[in-house]
Amino acid sequence: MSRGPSVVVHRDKQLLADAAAARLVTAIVDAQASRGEADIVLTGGSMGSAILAALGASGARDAVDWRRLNLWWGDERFLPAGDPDRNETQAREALLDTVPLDPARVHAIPGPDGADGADLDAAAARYAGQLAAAAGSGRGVPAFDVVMLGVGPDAHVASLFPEHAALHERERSVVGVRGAPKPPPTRISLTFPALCAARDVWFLVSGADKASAVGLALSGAGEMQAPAAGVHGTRSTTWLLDREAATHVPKQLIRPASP
Ligand SMILES: O=C1O[C@H](COP(=O)(O)O)[C@@H](O)[C@H](O)[C@H]1O
Repeated sequence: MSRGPSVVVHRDKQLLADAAAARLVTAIVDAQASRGEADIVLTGGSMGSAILAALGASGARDAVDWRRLNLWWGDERFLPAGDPDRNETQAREALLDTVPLDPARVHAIPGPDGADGADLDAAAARYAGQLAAAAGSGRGVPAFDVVMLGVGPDAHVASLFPEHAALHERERSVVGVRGAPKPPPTRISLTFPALCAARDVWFLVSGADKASAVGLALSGAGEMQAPAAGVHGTRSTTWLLDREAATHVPKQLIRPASP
């Protein structure tokens, strides 16, 4: 049973990225040691690239067995492979192209140049099928070790935006998203039930422009208003923040981590 969220505050964005990268190495190594592989869900956005770049710059990257790592994405902008605005492209540039991953374990979300062409819903269903196939045993998604999530200034996570229809989805693990307020408007996202299947959920947030969203999500707002409030790990939910992003967090939740 998951406890309430914990909040860890680092001095600045770089220290947050470095500390999160260290956590990620530990999580991957522990999962690989205990069950032979690790399943990690990556986030896009500014912190998604920052943590991967920090991991790449760390000597601890050599502790990871990259060939036994399964990578998934929490959301994707519906753009063709190689587009600089795709979360996948940014992750590849930040780290993935520089480590010896097994390509069959890197599960990018399809774009309009994929097998389903411009059919957004078919592409979303295809990704749901990949997740279910990897999960086995009739489960919809694998037992993710860690889901990482950036948070937008409107408190969106993955491509789950405030008041959007996708927030009501309780059956499917993946949905097409149209009319997103942040460009591009067409996206594919994991849903609340899929994200909440993770053992550990980490929110990674830096910057003063996110402070209100973080405060809202941690102050009892509903998930329709603040989608970040709707994602919890089965074991833990951790908010990893820099000081600028933490200014509206209820004081009793804060655990400072950096001098
Ligand atoms: O568009 C997206 O935005 C969120 C937040 O990104 P940020 O740059 O404001 O940190 C991100 O988590 C999501 O994956 C991405 O598609």
